[in-house]
Amino acid sequence: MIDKTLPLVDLHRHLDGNVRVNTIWELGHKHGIELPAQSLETLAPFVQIQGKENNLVNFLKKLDWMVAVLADLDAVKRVAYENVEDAAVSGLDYTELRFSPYYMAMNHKLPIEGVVEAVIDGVQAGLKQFDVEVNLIGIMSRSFGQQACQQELDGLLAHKEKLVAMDLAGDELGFPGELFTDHFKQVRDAGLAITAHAGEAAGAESMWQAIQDLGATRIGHGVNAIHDPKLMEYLAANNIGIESCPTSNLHTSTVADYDSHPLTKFMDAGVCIGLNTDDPGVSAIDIGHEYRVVKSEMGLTDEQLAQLQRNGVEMAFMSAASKQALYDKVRAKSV
Ligand SMILES: O=c1[nH]cnc2c1ncn2[C@@H]1O[C@H](CO)[C@@H](O)[C@H]1O
Ligand SMILES: [Zn+2]
Repeated sequence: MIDKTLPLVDLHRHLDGNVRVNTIWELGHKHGIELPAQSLETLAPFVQIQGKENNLVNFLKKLDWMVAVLADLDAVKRVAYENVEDAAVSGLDYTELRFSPYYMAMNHKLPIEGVVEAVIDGVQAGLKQFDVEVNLIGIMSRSFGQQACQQELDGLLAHKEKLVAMDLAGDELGFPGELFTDHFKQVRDAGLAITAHAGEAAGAESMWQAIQDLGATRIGHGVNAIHDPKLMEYLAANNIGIESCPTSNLHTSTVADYDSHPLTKFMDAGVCIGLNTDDPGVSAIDIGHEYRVVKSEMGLTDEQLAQLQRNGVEMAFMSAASKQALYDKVRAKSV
């Protein structure tokens, strides 16, 4: 199923959407935070999707308990460290972990820049223990508005040399990309790459905006491009990568079922599309699950699965030399 001679990557993975239920439980008790359940088993449904949610905003509420327990910077560091461990355990060779320091800081009024530093520290500690490569992407959480995003951006840009890109996430319908053009000008000036969540809750126009006005060279989800043939052509011609997260799309009711997911239509149109987990802790999945379901539920061939693996490397925010080194390392490990 997964070709062991090729790198396995996950480019769209929210670090703050991947806090273990057990960690929420332990941090909650340690810091005297009232949790919505009295046991680990009964806590799980509050932070993991049961079936599906009826829209993106309701899906995103599941992450709230994951950040509610971040009472101090040690907790942030622990979550970052555990994310590296989870990535390695799930067999990833390379991942881009994205995080929203404003969102992680807000419940306990932590310093935003301190959260950025704690994430960097936790990831670095994890990298000493676990065999996986990681790059970091900073998120602006659009749901908290322009001012909060500026604070968030300031905290992230203070450590821009530790980041490869910036992203825009959260409530796409309530807070359209137009509100953040000035923010992304600062991101471009800082020399960081840009990916944006678009075409998930809103339509293809949101993707055009992210590409043409914000400067995105990759798009998170992008499901709704399928309704705009000109956009599909544009994505293929300009090598705009689509970070696809099929199970997340089901869980947010962006698509009705795996069968109606447009993944193969993107591939047929020559668009560079890869497989990712989005919020593995919320969706209770790992990257292997995504490869399994696109085979069993969407009927992809092993060659198409291998293409998805290669597309992931092609889209990664890393240099051509690093990509080649990753290919070489994985191939050497596989023989
Ligand atoms: O699938 C998604 N679509 C849009 N925003 C998301 C998704 N998953 C998480 N976040 C958002 O990312 C930030 C935390 O990293 C939060 O703003 C959360 O709401
Ligand atoms: Zn996402």
